[in-house]
Amino acid sequence: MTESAVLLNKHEVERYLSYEDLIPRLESVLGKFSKRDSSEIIQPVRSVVPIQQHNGFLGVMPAYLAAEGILCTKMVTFYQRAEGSSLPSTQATVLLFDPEHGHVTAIMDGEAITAKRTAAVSAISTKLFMPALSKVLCILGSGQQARSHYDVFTKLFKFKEVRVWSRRREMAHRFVNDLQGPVRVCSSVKEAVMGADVIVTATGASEPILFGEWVKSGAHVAAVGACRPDWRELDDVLMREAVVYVDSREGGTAESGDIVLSGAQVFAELGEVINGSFPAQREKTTVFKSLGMGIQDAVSAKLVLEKWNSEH
Ligand SMILES: NC(=O)c1ccc[n+]([C@@H]2O[C@H](COP(=O)([O-])OP(=O)(O)OC[C@H]3O[C@@H](n4cnc5c(N)ncnc54)[C@H](O)[C@@H]3O)[C@@H](O)[C@H]2O)c1
Ligand SMILES: O=C(O)[C@@H]1CCCCN1
Repeated sequence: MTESAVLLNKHEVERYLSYEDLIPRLESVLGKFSKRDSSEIIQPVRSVVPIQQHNGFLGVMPAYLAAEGILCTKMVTFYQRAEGSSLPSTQATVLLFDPEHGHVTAIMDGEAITAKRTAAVSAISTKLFMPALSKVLCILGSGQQARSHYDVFTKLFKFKEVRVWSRRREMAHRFVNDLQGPVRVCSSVKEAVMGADVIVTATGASEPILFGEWVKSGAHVAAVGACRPDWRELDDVLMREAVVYVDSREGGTAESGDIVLSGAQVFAELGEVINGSFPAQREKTTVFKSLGMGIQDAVSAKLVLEKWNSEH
């Protein structure tokens, strides 16, 4: 049945997926997910196949949203690239199915979806947990996620200063040269994060790069990288002292080295805060540990297909 499926490339997906449309849908689906009603949403923790020989992984991320009539799976590969590699470290394809009959209705690029939905979910966490009167945003990393986070964070929030650190300084400069607004390139993580109100970690690191002793009390950290149980971006001090939120408790405890290896307790899911069953402890130092979820891809892909349908 794939001959009737709509095929959408990265450029088209980017064009159809706006943060204005995406954020409310993500908030709604995260809230529903946290109610754990299996007649509404089925989304297992992703299956991950290690490709040890090539420092890579293949993840398969299915999701079914009964009320919305969305059946979806993303297939995503992520690789630890050598420094200086021009290949994207995360590549993905999303399939949408007709839940009633089982055939594929759309096949679309998943890189743009992954970049935008991850940044949009971090923006939701930041809206909930960042300190009042936040002035300084710091982004660690200068890749795809750093860019999508920069885009949505500067669109939604009014920071007075934006800082970026990347392990290769020239990559940080290349990143900044591509942007409209002013951004300060920092030469160390410490310099970048000291005094920052909101910190995004979006790196391929597998050892801690962000240390609790540098993080201002009350800051919010949106931690996007380190998606394997033996990888870290954040140190034990930060993980143990902060109030830790996750996108999914199952994902966090299965896949996050920052959680598993530090022994940190997960306080709540974003959806539980959205539903009002757990508080947003905005006055404390907070970490949102993001792993990524199939439901996020599913609502994003549905949105893209709806937009495409409205034009064809
Ligand atoms: N949470 C989610 O839903 C989600 C979604 C997509 C990607 N990710 C993860 O986010 C991270 C960034 O993804 P991306 O697509 O932007 O990748 P990218 O390759 O485009 O960028 C990676 C950045 O990390 C830096 N980096 C790589 N290794 C490093 C190290 N050892 N120490 C410090 N910096 C290092 C690179 O220089 C680059 O700036 C990856 O870990 C990826 O797996 C998470
Ligand atoms: O949710 C995702 O799409 C990503 C893919 C790369 C690894 C981490 N999670």
